[in-house]
Amino acid sequence: MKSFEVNFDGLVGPTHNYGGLSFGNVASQSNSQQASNPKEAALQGLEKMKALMDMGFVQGVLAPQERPDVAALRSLGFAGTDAQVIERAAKEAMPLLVASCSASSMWVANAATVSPSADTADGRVHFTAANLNCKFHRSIEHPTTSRVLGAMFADQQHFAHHAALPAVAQFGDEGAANHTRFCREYGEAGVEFFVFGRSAFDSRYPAPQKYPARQTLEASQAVARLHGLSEEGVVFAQQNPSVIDQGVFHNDVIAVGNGELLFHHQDAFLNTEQMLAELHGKLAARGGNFQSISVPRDQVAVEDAVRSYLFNSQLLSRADGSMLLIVPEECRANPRVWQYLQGLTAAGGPIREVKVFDLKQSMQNGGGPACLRLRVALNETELAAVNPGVIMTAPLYDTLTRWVNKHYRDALRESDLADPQLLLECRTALDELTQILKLGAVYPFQIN
Ligand SMILES: NCCC[C@H](NC(=O)CCC(=O)O)C(=O)O
Repeated sequence: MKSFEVNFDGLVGPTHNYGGLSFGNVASQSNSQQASNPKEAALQGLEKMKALMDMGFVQGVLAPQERPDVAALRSLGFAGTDAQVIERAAKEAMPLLVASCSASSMWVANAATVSPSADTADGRVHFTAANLNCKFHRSIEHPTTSRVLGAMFADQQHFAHHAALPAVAQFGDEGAANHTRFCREYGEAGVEFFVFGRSAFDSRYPAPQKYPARQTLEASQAVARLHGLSEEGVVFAQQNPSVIDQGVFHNDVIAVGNGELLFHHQDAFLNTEQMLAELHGKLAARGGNFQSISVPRDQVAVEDAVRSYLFNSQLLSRADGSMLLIVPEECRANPRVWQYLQGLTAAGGPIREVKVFDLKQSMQNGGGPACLRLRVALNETELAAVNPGVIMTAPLYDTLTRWVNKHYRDALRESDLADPQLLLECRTALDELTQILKLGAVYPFQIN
């Protein structure tokens, strides 16, 4: 049976803004308070989706969330009508209003961890929504994420959904940004690779000193258990704490994997040799030939990787077996990174081509091509069971482009977030979107 890696990209929501909300994420911190352009952000994302579809990849779309999250503000004690809640939060606690307005659900690599059916004990595709509890503005995503994923992958014969892990730092879980999967073919059993930043219960593991490690070993282990993965099919590895302290807040800022290949920075992990040997051995037992490309620090420094998002790229398998790397424009702007990429594609290795996309609106908040997509490996039967409304087609691209142009603003500053009109605009747009994507009622304003 044929199998595919389907990329579901997060559609940028109407409140996309630069809130400076993510301590440890250099771009988010340094672009704080700049004016954003939500319309441009959404159109940049749609263009990437369309381009991948045009190249022959199966592409999906994941809906944004209702923002401002009035229910979150109510849970913090702001009362009255929706407009009063927003007005009071703006007056008394602006940082909380900003957090409740974040369009951060666009970075769907953090929406969930997904295990394909070939890896799981019950032969279903498993999803665990990420609790994202390191940051308040992201911790409020998972209830709606679960409803949206449920509406996209509704068939219980093929899809199993798990609620987010307990909402405490010890089980901090950031989803697929710290997870990748190696395999020979997408439909065959593979090796799932979980990367954590610290251990919550075992003090023998080192931890970063300056910035938070968002993913714990114990969270990764819990997800592997929930999904029914076998010991032979998983590898756990620790991220190098010193790169977290240099701004690598998720592993997908310093490494990307696909098929049998891991593309990573020399300094990405701890105990790299041992980890690569384990990946090699476990994939060999599944009939695969694990390979890795390590980018040396004397060619690309960690700082260059963080600035350019070289590793926050999409590594895609083409029909002829070669791979394509989708990188953000910032890679071309960095002479060392661009030179490295020229050498990489000329070397005759697995990565043959690099394609560049302008994703500046998202990049300025620390989200590159890889952050914007959730990978779901599916066989033909499972793909047929996905809600067809969320699979990208030329007409859907046109409809979504028109929808963005109709509903989105082209400038948003912090002061605009206090405008109760923004909430109405957002709800009107999302109500229409659930009809376009045939999701049913998934947002709090549609349910309550
Ligand atoms: N995978 C990329 C995630 C980027 C995301 N940025 C943010 O939330 C920044 C939002 C702001 O600062 O407005 C994060 O750090 O989790």
